[in-house]
Amino acid sequence: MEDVQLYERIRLKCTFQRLIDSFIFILLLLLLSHRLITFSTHFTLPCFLGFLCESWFTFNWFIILSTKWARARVNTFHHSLSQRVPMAELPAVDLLVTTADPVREPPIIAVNTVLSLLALDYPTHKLACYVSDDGCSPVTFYALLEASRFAKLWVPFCKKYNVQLRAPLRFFSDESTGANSQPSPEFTQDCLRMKEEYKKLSCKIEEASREPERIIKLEGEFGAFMNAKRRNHKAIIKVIIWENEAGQSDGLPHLIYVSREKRPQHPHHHKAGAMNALTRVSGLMSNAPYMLNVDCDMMVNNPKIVEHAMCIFLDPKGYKEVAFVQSFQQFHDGLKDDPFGNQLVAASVYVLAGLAGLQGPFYCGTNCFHRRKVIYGRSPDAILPENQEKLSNRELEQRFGSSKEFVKLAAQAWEDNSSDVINPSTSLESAIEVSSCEYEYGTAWGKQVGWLYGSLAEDQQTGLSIHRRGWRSECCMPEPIAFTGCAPGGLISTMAQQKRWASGLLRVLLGPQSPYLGLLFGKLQFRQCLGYLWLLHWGLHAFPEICYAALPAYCLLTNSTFLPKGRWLWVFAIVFVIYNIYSVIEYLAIGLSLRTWWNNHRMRRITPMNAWFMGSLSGIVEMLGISNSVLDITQKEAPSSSSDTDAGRFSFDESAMFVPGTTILLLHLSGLVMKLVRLDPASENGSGVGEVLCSVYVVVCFWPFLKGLFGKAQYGIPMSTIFKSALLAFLFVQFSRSSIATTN
Ligand SMILES: O=c1ccn([C@@H]2O[C@H](COP(=O)(O)OP(=O)(O)O[C@H]3O[C@H](CO)[C@@H](O)[C@H](O)[C@H]3O)[C@@H](O)[C@H]2O)c(=O)[nH]1
Ligand SMILES: [Mn+2]
Repeated sequence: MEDVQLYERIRLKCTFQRLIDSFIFILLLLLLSHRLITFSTHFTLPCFLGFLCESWFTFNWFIILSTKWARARVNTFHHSLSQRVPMAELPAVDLLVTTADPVREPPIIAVNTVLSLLALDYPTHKLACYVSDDGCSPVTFYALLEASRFAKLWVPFCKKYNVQLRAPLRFFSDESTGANSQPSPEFTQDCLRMKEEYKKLSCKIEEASREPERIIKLEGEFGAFMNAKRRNHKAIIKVIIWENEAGQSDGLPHLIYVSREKRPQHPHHHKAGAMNALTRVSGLMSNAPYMLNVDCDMMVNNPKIVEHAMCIFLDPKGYKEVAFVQSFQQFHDGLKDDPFGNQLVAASVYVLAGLAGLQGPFYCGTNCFHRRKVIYGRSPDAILPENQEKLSNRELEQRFGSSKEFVKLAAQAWEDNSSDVINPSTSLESAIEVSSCEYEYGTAWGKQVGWLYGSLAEDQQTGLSIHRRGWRSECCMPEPIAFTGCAPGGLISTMAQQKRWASGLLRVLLGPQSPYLGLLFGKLQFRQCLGYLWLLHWGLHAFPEICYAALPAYCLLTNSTFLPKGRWLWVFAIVFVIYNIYSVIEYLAIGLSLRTWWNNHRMRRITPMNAWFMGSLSGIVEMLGISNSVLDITQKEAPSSSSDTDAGRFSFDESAMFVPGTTILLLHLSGLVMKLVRLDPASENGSGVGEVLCSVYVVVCFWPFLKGLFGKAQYGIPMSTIFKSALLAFLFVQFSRSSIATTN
């Protein structure tokens, strides 16, 4: 291997950003110290609460400032890859896809993801694609089987014309990005044929989804699905394509369907459990040293992505220190102007790119290439004591479980010499063994090996454990972007997703992989730890956010004040104005619209107070052992359904998640009314323009909720929610008025 540099990390110039961020930080510190000083002469409850919340926000700002401080960008030189490693010697890559529910995740979406993976530009005999189906659905298997037939036409077509979008669904919805602008008649003809074939495929899959009993007879290939219940069935593993043994490079990659065993009395650990089963099955069948992990909706957008990732892994420097290569989540069907703030574009550009300049980006659960040995728990060679490089047989078994065959292959992967491709027919039985419910008992799976258990944010937990062992990670941001997925459609699914994240993240924060522990006892770098806190604090953030939002309402109701007085009120206003102007500039600078900024900004108020708040509460309840975690899978929709004009409108349901927001809104409305009609008792230190403006600001942010109060059908907040919120608001008003009665 020649020592050719295959990627570079360039620090971005961000002097202006640093100046503004620091200026805001200094002003925040000044405000806090002013508050502290005035407490000696004038101490009130609202001011004290204001001080506590502002301290939290200042700490949070410091975290953001530190994380954004040294942003970096990674460039990969995939044209030089062959100079370091001849094409024939490129490492094998196992492609791991998870799907869990044929209704919320329509099989046609998973099929497109799989097709786009099978058509990757990489020697095909080096690729094996494993699809985990936690739904244990014959429809998913049927869809994959049909897709494998279509793939025989589709993959050669993509390669012949070098098309960029290799998921047919994406290709046919955007033909302009095909091979060239002046398509040859041959291309046009082939294209028409593909379109016809794809149409047949999607009709078949749609029909099977609609009427599974009629289309799929549970016999022959499908016999295994007989009597299989979603949560109660034996392991089903089916080799769909395995034609490419001789190492010819013109066939299709291997394709394997895996539905791990599930029994009601055994915990299945959601996606982390599925990933671990896939890791073992793929470890047995192909044991590639690298694994790509994608959710079922993340379609390949750049067919050269594996080569780009390999540039990082095979680079002389990256080879020693990079554990995983992460491409950001981006969405192909995102709504215009991101009305629900779920596309996270600005966050990736500023915060995640900031991490790129530190120990590396978070592992985001999808679009990520891993080294198998790292997933098996290895630390970087540089810090590994000599004797730990090899594990004894007993250690191996304790770690990886009782399957002799798997343990042997795991040891090879651990020692970095796992290139043998083995024949599936000999290992299908062992594959079933390693995907049984009981296989993990008494082993290190879910604790030190594989995807870690205990939180719904298994990705952060797993990523943290890797960083704390001293590994780096790297972003991979080729042009065009690597993958695109489906963004959650409406407010309800966004909120459900955010709630799940908040509770999962809180459990990571307070669990054994906490970044605080990683900093003290592991090799997590200080600023990387701060970066993790930016994310893991999401759940906790809800409490100061709600408290701070309630303060102006409380002050209007009780005619008191929580804002600093005189000149200091100006400092407060200046922080607010500069922060917002700067944040607008940040959005515009990366080509986002003003509207997107406002939508995201508004969601930064709405999401914490509703979804994150409920998420933290449920996280706390779970940690106390009162309830088990429930994972609602995010709804994935085929792009056609998002063209509807009402797509950006807020819709509500009966969920308790909308109660806090509605209550806050009602409180502010009552506060403002009270101020207007001057029902409040006069007092010297009464609320003034400051409180009124703050209150108006909250109402403006919650405007969609205000519309929801009067909206119809799904666009209206349900009566039960309004009733609960009105009751809470009433109690709050009574409490506020009684609190002044006692102080007067
Ligand atoms: O029991 C389960 C539950 C989920 N999944 C799969 O996990 C993936 C992610 O689930 P989804 O409902 O799409 O979650 P998102 O909120 O979109 O996921 C984001 O956040 C998760 C962590 O909360 C990460 O695991 C994901 O990779 C990341 O995309 C999907 O492919 C599912 O099929 C399973 O395989 N088994
Ligand atoms: Mn998803």
